[in-house]
Amino acid sequence: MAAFLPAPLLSTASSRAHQRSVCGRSAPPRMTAAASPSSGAEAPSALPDDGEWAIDSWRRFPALQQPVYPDETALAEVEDRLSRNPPLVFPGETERLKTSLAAAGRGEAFVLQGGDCAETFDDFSTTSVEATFRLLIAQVIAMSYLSGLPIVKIGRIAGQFAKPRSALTEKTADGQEIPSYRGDIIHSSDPSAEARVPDPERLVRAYSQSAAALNMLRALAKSSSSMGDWTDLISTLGGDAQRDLVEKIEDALSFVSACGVAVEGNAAFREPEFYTSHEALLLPFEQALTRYVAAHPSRRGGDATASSKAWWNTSAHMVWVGERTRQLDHAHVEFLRGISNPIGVKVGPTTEPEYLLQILERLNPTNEEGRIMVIVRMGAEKVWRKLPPLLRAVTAAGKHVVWSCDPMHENTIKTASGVKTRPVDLIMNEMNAFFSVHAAEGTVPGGIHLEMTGLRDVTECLGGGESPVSERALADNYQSACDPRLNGSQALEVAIAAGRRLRERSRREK
Ligand SMILES: O=C[C@H](O)[C@H](O)COP(=O)(O)O
Ligand SMILES: C=C(OP(=O)(O)O)C(=O)O
Repeated sequence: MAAFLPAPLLSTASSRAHQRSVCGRSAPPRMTAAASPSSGAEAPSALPDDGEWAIDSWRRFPALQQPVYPDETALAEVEDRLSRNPPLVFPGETERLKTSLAAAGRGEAFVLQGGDCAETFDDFSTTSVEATFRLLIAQVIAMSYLSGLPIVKIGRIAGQFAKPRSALTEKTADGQEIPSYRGDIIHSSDPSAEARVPDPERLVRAYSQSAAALNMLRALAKSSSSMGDWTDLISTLGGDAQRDLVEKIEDALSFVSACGVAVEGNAAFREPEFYTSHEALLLPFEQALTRYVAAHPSRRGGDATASSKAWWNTSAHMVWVGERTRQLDHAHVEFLRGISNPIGVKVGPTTEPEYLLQILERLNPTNEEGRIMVIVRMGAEKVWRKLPPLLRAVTAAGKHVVWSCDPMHENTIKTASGVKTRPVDLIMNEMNAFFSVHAAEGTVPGGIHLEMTGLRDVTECLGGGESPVSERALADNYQSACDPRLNGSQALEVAIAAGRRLRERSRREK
């Protein structure tokens, strides 16, 4: 526990305030030792030589998609407060995730990462957390049955609050131009200029909500539901279309228990490992939650040796860098290269092989397995053409990565009436193309990444098998604060389709 206690803060709010980089303006002056925040006892001094990483070295680089706080002193005070708070997740857990991701990279496991596009303060409730957790477990059970593989469960939850946007401003219903909504950790989604002023106290609220969500997720993971509950949930979400699958899972369970194996008592079912993730977008928040600690502090009360310590971001087990902020010489890549967590890198259709190799080298110079997940989001059409050169380059360079498919972000369309939506057909097409391209190239599909909600009756994405959402029905229950999510039934359908593709793959390999 002692290893998580931070050293007394060295920073002064006023000296830090003028040095912050905002919205891609030119890089601020380098911080001085006295001005740099410290996040852990005996942490290396936060005063790097040029090119050396430190917890705050990102502040020397242009940082895109960052809010401009009207009161920088208030922000610095909040950062200091957060840097003294307990971690949200523990590095020992994060290290276990890396081991599982390494297995996914080798084809011995598969990753399901999913959850809200943007968590909000208003929609936070027992129901919302439980719905996402239960959906993920139902998907995992169907996918494990179909694929025969362990499925690594990562929620976009307990921290997915900051949103990058394409436009600086948006129009209100009455035609006023106001700053675009960038997530509840920054400001309110209310459509007024006043509501959109960034408020640093929201970082504290996001931290507290994440802690409460994690508390609930840990409790849910420990208080096992019976297998019957999970197959019931698959039936409820999947309807008639999945009846056959549910029967097969139930038959398999009866067979296993007739053989004397107690599935219910098995640790994998009793306490499923569940990990959290979000986009590491709001860098002051991510820095404040980063600690110089050992992944496995000594249980005998002594401190871990300095050599076993490293920088861990404790805001989530895994964080990713988004399509809009992954420039090699910018702040986000600089921050991420120094932390020990697994890192996701979103790659869109314009990504060139040379760039991908460069960012892999920058973020993972030792080529550690399980460290990097490349999250491909190219669109149903482009993935056929754009993914193969990336797969070939990474294979030829011998780089370890987990290839994941995000079939959501490049398949967004607007209806004639201006509603942002995503057709389930396109999502399925991109995912199927992802599996087919891997099969053709002899590479390993390692995961899928979905924006989804466990709430069954949400109407944000078009189509879906069992009870398709029509364009007209989008207005019935559209709740997302940013991008459209798959509802519970649609998300289960996509997961089952992925499970089937994995099964084909393992049959081919036998
Ligand atoms: O979730 C991802 C992005 O924040 C989102 O797609 C941005 O949407 P925009 O293009 O409407 O700004
Ligand atoms: C912003 C996101 O994605 P991307 O960076 O791929 O657009 C996201 O996943 O929330």
